[in-house]
This record gives sequence, structure tokens and C-alpha cells, in this order.
Amino acid sequence: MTQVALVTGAAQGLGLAIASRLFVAGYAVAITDLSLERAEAAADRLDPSGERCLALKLDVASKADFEAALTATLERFGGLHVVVNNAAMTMTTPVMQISPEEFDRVLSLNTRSVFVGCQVFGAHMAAAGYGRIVNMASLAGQNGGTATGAHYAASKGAIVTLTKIFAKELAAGGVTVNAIAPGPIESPAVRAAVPAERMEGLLANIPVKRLGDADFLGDLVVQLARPEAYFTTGATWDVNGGLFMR
Ligand SMILES: NC(=O)C1=CN([C@@H]2O[C@H](COP(=O)(O)OP(=O)(O)OC[C@H]3O[C@@H](n4cnc5c(N)ncnc54)[C@H](O)[C@@H]3O)[C@@H](O)[C@H]2O)C=CC1
Ligand SMILES: CC(C)c1ccc(C(=O)O)c(O)c1O
Repeated sequence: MTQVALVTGAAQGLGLAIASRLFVAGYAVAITDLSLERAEAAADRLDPSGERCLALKLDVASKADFEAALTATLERFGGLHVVVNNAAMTMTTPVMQISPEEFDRVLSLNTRSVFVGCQVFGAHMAAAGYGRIVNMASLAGQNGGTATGAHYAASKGAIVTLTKIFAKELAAGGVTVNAIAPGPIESPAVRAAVPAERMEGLLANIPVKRLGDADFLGDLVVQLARPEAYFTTGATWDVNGGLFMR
């Protein structure tokens, strides 16, 4: 049976790169995003035949959207084996200027979405006896961040903790739950957040002197998604060019 993956926030950036590498690895892929139109455009580019890609609207702020996406994926492909909780909003407001409302908004979107995604998809996978969940954290969640805001960094640190909790909860159901913590990756978001004149300074601070590669993150997800990856769970995989070492 074809293995089935679902990626949130997959219309662009890292989510799209991850969905693409899963597709190349043979998965049927549900490409979900806030915007159905952009999810459809991405799915069409990836799989013009439409045989192995399904575009869905999934606003990660809505539990009902998670449930509807699960139902639609099962109806279309007959199973769901791999989920990547990737969608997030990036905010860069300086810490002393963040209002309580903005703090709540970022935590609610970035962290609650991973919590709900692990609950909804994890429950299905555990009942089926198999699953792989990968949560997108960030270097900012480990070192407090530089290019990003305190609320963003805190939201990503909480994802590392939630990953451990769901890993323990779902292990008996054959489900692994891991996180990936990237540093700055070559992506539209980094290009937008770091103006050309500041890029040299950013690169000078990275020990390997380069941005990370989104396709590599996709390949890492493919590895974590393999049945043979059963022995890594609750882990956070650092991909940061040496910016943070444990
Ligand atoms: N780009 C980078 O260097 C890094 C990115 N990350 C993380 O990787 C993930 C992806 O980042 P990028 O691709 O750079 O971001 P991006 O901003 O380029 O893409 C995010 C995608 O999520 C979608 N999205 C936004 N709100 C949504 C919602 N409510 N429901 C569903 N989808 C929604 C957007 O439409 C977009 O397609 C995020 O979790 C981010 O925090 C972590 C570290 C570094
Ligand atoms: C602003 C963006 C896309 C960015 C840059 C750097 C980091 C990090 O070093 O952790 C991020 O998490 C980002 O989202």
C-alpha cells in the first residue's frame, strides 16, 4: 500500500520542500495550507496528474480543519502514516514591544497547532498501530533567537517539550514523534526577514558560513518517516550550521 503523508503550511517554503521530498520518495501527499488556492497551485506543480497529491485547506488555528483534513486524506488515500506539523507564523517584534495580545496570537498559532495536530493525527495513528509525526521547532526555541521575536522563540521551545510528551504518550501505539530545529534556511522567509545588507553579517555568525538547505530538511523527514526509524522518538534534530550545540 502507498504510504501517505500530510504536511501543514505546505504551499511554500520549508513545508513545500518537505512535501516535495516525500513525494519524490514515493509518498502520496496531502498538501495543506491556510489558502486552498495556494495549496492547489503547489500540488499541481508537484503532481500535474493529481494521482498522488491532494490539496486541502487546513487553518492550523482550527481543530475542525484538522479533523476535516484527516477525514479527507483517509477518504482519498485510505490511510495516513506521516504528519509534518510545519505551519507557523514568524514575528520579529522586539521583546519589550510585544503586547500580551500579540504574544497570545503567536503562542496560540504556533504551539497550540502542534498540540492539536499531535492529538488529532496521533489518535488516528495510534489506533491504526503505526505513525510518524515530525514537528517543526527552531533554533530560536533553543537559543532564544536572533532574527526572530521572543514570542516566536518561546512558541518553538514549547514545541520541543510537547514533542517529548506526545512521544511518550503515543509510543505504545507504534507512533514516533520527533522535532526538527532548523537555524536559518535558504527560503523566502529568511530572504524577507534578512535584508541583503544584513545577510553578510548573518552568514559571518554561522560556523559553516552558509544558510541551510530546505531539501535536506525534506530528506531528514523522509528518514524519520521510515519504519526503521522506530528507535528515535521525543528527539529534537538540530540543523543549524553549528550555531547551537548541545
Ligand atoms: N525558514 C527558516 O529558516 C526557518 C523556519 N522554521 C520553521 O519552519 C516552518 C516553515 O517556515 P517557512 O517555510 O520559512 O515559513 P513561510 O512563512 O515561508 O511558510 C509558512 C506557510 O505556512 C502557511 N500558514 C501560515 N499560517 C497558517 C495557518 N494558520 N494555517 C495553515 N497554514 C498557515 C503559510 O501560508 C505558508 O505557506 C515554520 O514552522 C518555521 O517556524 C524554523 C527555523 C528556520
Ligand atoms: C525569520 C526566519 C525565517 C527565521 C530565521 C531564523 C530562525 C532561527 O535561527 O531560528 C528562524 O526560526 C526563523 O523562522
